[in-house]
This record gives sequence, structure tokens and C-alpha cells, in this order.
Amino acid sequence: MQKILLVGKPNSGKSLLFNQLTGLRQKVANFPGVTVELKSGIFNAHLDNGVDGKQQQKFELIDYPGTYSLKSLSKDESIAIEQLLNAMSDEKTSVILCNLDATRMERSLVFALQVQEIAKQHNKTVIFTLNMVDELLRFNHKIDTDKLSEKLGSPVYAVSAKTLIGISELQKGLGEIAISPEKYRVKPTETNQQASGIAAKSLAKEFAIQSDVVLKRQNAIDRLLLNSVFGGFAFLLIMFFLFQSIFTWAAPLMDATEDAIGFIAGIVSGFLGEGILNDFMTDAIFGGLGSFLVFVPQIMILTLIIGLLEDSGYLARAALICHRPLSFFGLSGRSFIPYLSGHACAIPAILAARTIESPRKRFVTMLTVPLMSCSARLPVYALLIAVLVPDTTYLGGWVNLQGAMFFALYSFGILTALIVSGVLNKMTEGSKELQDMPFILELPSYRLPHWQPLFYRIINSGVQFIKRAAPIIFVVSLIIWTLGYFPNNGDLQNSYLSTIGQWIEPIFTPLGVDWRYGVAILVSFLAREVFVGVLGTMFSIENADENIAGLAENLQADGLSLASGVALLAFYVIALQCVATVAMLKSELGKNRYAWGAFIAYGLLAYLVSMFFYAVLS
Ligand SMILES: Nc1nc2c(ncn2[C@@H]2O[C@H](COP(=O)(O)OP(=O)(O)OP(=O)(O)O)[C@@H](O)[C@H]2O)c(=O)[nH]1
Ligand SMILES: [Mg+2]
Repeated sequence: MQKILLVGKPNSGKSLLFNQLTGLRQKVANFPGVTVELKSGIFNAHLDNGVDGKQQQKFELIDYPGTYSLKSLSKDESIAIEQLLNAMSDEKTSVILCNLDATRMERSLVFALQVQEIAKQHNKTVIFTLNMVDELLRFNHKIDTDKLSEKLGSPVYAVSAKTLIGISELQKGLGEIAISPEKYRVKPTETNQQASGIAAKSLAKEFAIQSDVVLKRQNAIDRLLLNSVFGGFAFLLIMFFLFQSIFTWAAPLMDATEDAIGFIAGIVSGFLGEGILNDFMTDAIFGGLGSFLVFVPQIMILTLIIGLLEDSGYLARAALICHRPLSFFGLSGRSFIPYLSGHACAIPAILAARTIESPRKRFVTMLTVPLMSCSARLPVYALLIAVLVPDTTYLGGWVNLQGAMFFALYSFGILTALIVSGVLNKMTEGSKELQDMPFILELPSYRLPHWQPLFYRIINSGVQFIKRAAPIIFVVSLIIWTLGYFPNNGDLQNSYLSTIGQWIEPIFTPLGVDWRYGVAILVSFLAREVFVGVLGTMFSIENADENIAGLAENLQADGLSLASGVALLAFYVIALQCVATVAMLKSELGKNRYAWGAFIAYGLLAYLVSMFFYAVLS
């Protein structure tokens, strides 16, 4: 299949355009460096040539990570650029679709003209999209695309990937051009023969909107949010409410889910009557799997909040504010983005670290991202907090004690990551392999969130969370139930499981918990969420006739002490219980020993820290 390459400056809307042209849902967000891996989709070209009716051809459309220039600053950027240069000279490439940000023309054009130059050398066709024209229209600014096209010597389409202005014209035009690209080769013009920097400047002067018009409103907001005193304060406040709201907003939804599961369990149980099958359903399915499903609303709210931060443009400002404090620990402002997205999941966060220019800072960031409290830890935190911390509110309901505990746990993860970063930074000092680079970050425009993709993202996060963990929780609950139910039909304390449990109990005595928690911790090395499912199953077996999904009440009634609870929480903050993360570290760092080293080191550290908390608090 012939290829169309979609290239352009970071944050110019390539991925949103890609989504509109292919119907896929690739991640879009308002900061530079969202796309870090090539993504391809199918573009259907229709040609209405009037002679033999409609002609159709499929093309592979490839979304590239954004680049500012074809001349690289760092070694790693040069790998990305080399990849792009190779693709541009590939004989299968029929068209290069170069996307320009109409609100930031000059920057977009430098890269665009360089692309054109290479395209000329390889006899390739380039077409330009002038994206984000909806934003220009708000300022009543219009760009004469015909004239721009004449100067550039290539076709230009004005579009908005967001409001879909000009998208159908683009589809039609791109189709025609892709099918017969030789007709649209780059024409030599006065402009495209100049050096890219000079030509970009003069074109921007002639066509672009005055940047101070666009920047006016933005600068007013930035004066506040990037202010050296207020900015830091605002940042902390935003972060505090971010993590608070995961708890407070989700509470009614979680209660509703818990009630719904309890209600269904009641019906199923009444239908099944007494017996092993009923015990199995209530203990393993509703007790195990059900206890885990209760936390889905929280995951979705976390995604909503991170999504809002990303879409608004604040994330890049936060990275800037954090640059100084992060540098102190050997990290960069760019580490902030992987750190924040690590609160959803470490896997994309480790990938996002690719945008960090400095290899050494990237290395340190990747190894410490797993300390961010990812969504798999959420069920564990929420459960233990509900058991340990009373549901009191202060300041007229704005501050909730359970929410504050949540914030404390997230902060503890971040603090540990910073300390570990400091240590790793010292250890890698003077390494030739890991050189250092300056921190540069383009600030995107503030924008209102784009609701539809955000909505899909929220739904998707819930679905993925269930898909990822539910099968393993199901299997583990099944095994745990079987071992815990037999041979004495529901007597957990005298079951096969307890025999195995007594064996491992000594390992967990220093944390003040018995074998039941020990089993749940060990099994949760498969996936953290399993902790909740396994405890749910065991406590359901024990409390055969009591309420089904109320695991927190069961743990409370069982008398989990504050010291042990805190020790367990500390363990879950630090331990790297995720096979997928180890695999990701391995592939990104290229070395097995770093990945497994992190796994073992974080496991040991988690154990020691939680032992410490138990000893101090008990
Ligand atoms: N107003 C407006 N916003 C847009 C338009 N196209 C994209 N955006 C927004 O611009 C931001 C960046 O979009 P992306 O598609 O992620 O940009 P990208 O070029 O793929 O960025 P990288 O992957 O970082 O190189 C997002 O917030 C989009 O919602 C547009 O036509 N109009
Ligand atoms: Mg992108």
C-alpha cells in the first residue's frame, strides 16, 4: 500500500487531523510531544474522474511525532528525524501531508520548508494543511490560501480538525493528489529556494496573524499562573483539588455501584438457593470481582481530571513551574508530564519520557515513574482509607479528610520518586553514555477542552481498567475461593489456603498483618488490583451470610489496626507490582538488568518502609 506521511510541528493538531481522516481515536492533547510513536491508519481516497465513475484507492496514513526542525539538536531527536528522512525517500511514500499551525505560522513554516526541500530532492509531493483556522476566525483573520500556495509551490488547504471546517475539501483534494501525485510535485518558487528560516519569516510577515493579538489574553492568564509567588501556590492548590476530587466526586458513584452489585447479588443468591454454587457466586464473583468493580468510577474521574489539565494547556505551564524544583533532584520540567500521566498508568508515562531531551534525565525519569500512584493502586488506597480514616469534612465540605489522605499518599509516592531520582542522578554523574541537554518547552495556547474525545477517553479508561484486571481477578478469585472453601465447606481458618497461608505468615508479621493479607499481597504481584479481589473473596467466605460488597466494613469489623493499615498503604505506594511496567522499562531502557533491578529494589524498599511505619505507629 502507498503511504501518506503526516508531519509537522509538535502540538499543531496532527493527531486530531489524523483521527478525522482515518476515523481512529489516537491520543490528542494540548501540549507538545503527545505522539511519541508512529501510528498508522487507512485513508480512503475517492476520485470522481467523470469517465469511469468513481475510483477508489486505500492509502496508509502515518501520524509522526512532531518535530521543530529536520536538523537535530540531540542524538535521540536525530533518530526520530532519520526515521522521517528515510520514510520521505521511501518509494512507497506517495504524499507528504505537512500540517501547519495557523496560529503559529513562523515556527510551523521553518519545518515545512525544510520538508519541501527534501521532498524536492526525492521527487515527492508535499501538500500543506493550515490547521486551527477556527481560532483565526475568532479574531476575524483570514489567510489567502491561494496566494500562500502560489508562494510555496504546493497545494494548501485551510482546515480545522476541531470544528471540521474544510475537512471534506481536504479529503477530496488529498485523494486526488495521492492517486496522481506526479501532477502536484513541488514547483520551484522564489520563496522555497530561500533558506528555510528566512523564507518562513517573510511568509509569516505576509500571511500570519499578529502574534500579540493571539497572545494578549493568554499572557494575562500566564502573568497570574506563571507568577513566581502566586504560580507555585496555584499549582499546589490545583494538584490538591485534583487528588481530593478523585475521592470526593467519586464517592456517590462508588456507593451507587456498590449498592447495585449488592442488589444483583441478592437477586442471584435468592434464585440459586442454599449450596456450594450460591457460596461460590457470592464469595468469588460478587465478593471478589464485585469489590474491584466498585472502583471503576474513580478511575474515570481521574482520567477526566488529567484530561482537563492536558487539554487546557496548563500542563505545559505546570512543567515550567516544576522545572526548577525538579532540577534539584536531577530531573527536568519535562519529567512532569510523564510523572502526571504516571498517575493513570506507568506504561504510556514511560513512553512519554521519550520527549525529555536529556538522556540522563530521561533515564532517571523512566526508572522513577513507577513510583507514581497509578490507577491500579487506587482500589487498594480507597479500600484501606475507607477502613482507616473517618469520613469527616472541613471548610464547609471543601476539604475531606479521606481525600486529604489520598493526597498524602500520592505525595508520598512523588516524594519517594524525587529522593530516588536524586540518588540515581548522583550515581550516574559523569556517565558518558548519558549526556545532559538544556530544557526547552513551547507553551501551547490555552484552549477549552474538546469534549467529545475527552468523553471517549473517560469511557475507555473504565473499559480498559476492567478489561486489564477483570480476567486475572476472576481467575485468582476462583483459585483462592477453591483453596479457601475446601475441605471444610466454607471454613476459611481450616482450609487449604490457610495451611499455605500459615507458611508465609512470618514474612508479614513485621507489618502486623496475618496470613490472609499476606496471601493477598503476594498474589497482587500479578496485578495490584488483585489485592482487593482476593481479600473480598476471603472475607466473603468468612462472613457467609453478611453483606456482600461491603469489603471495607468487613475489614473494619475484623479489626485492621491503624499501624498495619498504614504499613500496607506504604507498601503499595512503593512496590513495583506490575509485569507490564517491567517489560516496558526493559524495552525502553534496552537493558534487562535495570528493569529487574527496579523491580527488586522497589520491592525491598517497600518492605522496609512499611516495616518502619508499623514499628513507629504500633
Ligand atoms: N481550536 C482548535 N484546536 C485544535 C485543532 N486541531 C487540534 N487542536 C487542538 O490542538 C491540540 C494539539 O492537538 P494534537 O492533535 O495532539 O497535536 P499533534 O500535532 O498531534 O501534537 P504532537 O503529537 O505533540 O506532535 C489539542 O488540544 C487539540 O484539541 C483545530 O483545528 N482547532
Ligand atoms: Mg500527535
